[in-house]
Amino acid sequence: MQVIAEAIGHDYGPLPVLENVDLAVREGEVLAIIGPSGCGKSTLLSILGGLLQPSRGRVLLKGQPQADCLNPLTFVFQDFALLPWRSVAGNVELVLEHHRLGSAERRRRVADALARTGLSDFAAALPKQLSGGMRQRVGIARALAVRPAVLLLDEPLSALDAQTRELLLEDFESLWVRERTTAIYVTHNLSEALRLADRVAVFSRRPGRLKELVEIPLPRGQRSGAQAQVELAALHDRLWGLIRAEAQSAVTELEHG
Ligand SMILES: Nc1ncnc2c1ncn2[C@@H]1O[C@H](COP(=O)(O)OP(=O)(O)OP(=O)(O)O)[C@@H](O)[C@H]1O
Repeated sequence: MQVIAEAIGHDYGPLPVLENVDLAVREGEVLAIIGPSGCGKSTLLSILGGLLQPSRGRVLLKGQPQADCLNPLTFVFQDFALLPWRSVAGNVELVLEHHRLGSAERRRRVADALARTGLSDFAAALPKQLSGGMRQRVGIARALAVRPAVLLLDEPLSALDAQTRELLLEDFESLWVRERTTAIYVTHNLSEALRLADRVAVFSRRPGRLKELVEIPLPRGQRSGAQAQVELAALHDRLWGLIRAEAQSAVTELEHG
């Protein structure tokens, strides 16, 4: 399924947050959204995912989700949002409970989502028995259980320490090498974007405008060799060049209220 933003603008009361955003997320791609703090990335994600009505413009969905999809646009949040009294499997099952599924189909989906996120051995564990990284994996398993057409991720790794973040980055990478799930991935982190995305949408500071869409021409999963690293370093410099001035102005603005 394609998600197409047409001339999106948004204000929170008197505060203009997004201006004239045209963006088409292609079927099967991972699109990263980066930009300075407060430029409206999360707001845009909420609009694309249908949680928030934009002040201006519209979002079009093109194409049909696959037949087994229960929730076409599915969010993964950074704070995991797990129920502490439910097991890992119970937390994944939660999102299936209000759908009309037979119990065998429900169990099959839970088992499949746990297998896809490497959690099969932890099905009976409670969230408090898991590390932060494992908890976030449960959040991802829960999103996958509904077989979404588009995954929307808002800084999914930002609450994690550096090593856990690296492990989960590997998880995302291998998931998206195996499966062509369309995903929109908001991040502050250029390296995450360069590792995971097919394209990177760079936003200006608030009110956020789409400044540039940068293709990453290297296949995911083949970005660690020496030659790839050289290309990625050049792309990193280019992206950083695009957001540096914006980030600096945003910080100055914050410092001076
Ligand atoms: N519900 C709201 N009501 C009023 N203002 C809001 C609301 N949500 C966000 N804002 C403001 O809108 C601006 C954009 O917020 P948003 O969270 O979309 O930006 P962001 O780019 O995701 O920020 P960050 O990178 O810091 O997470 C910010 O100035 C924020 O304070």
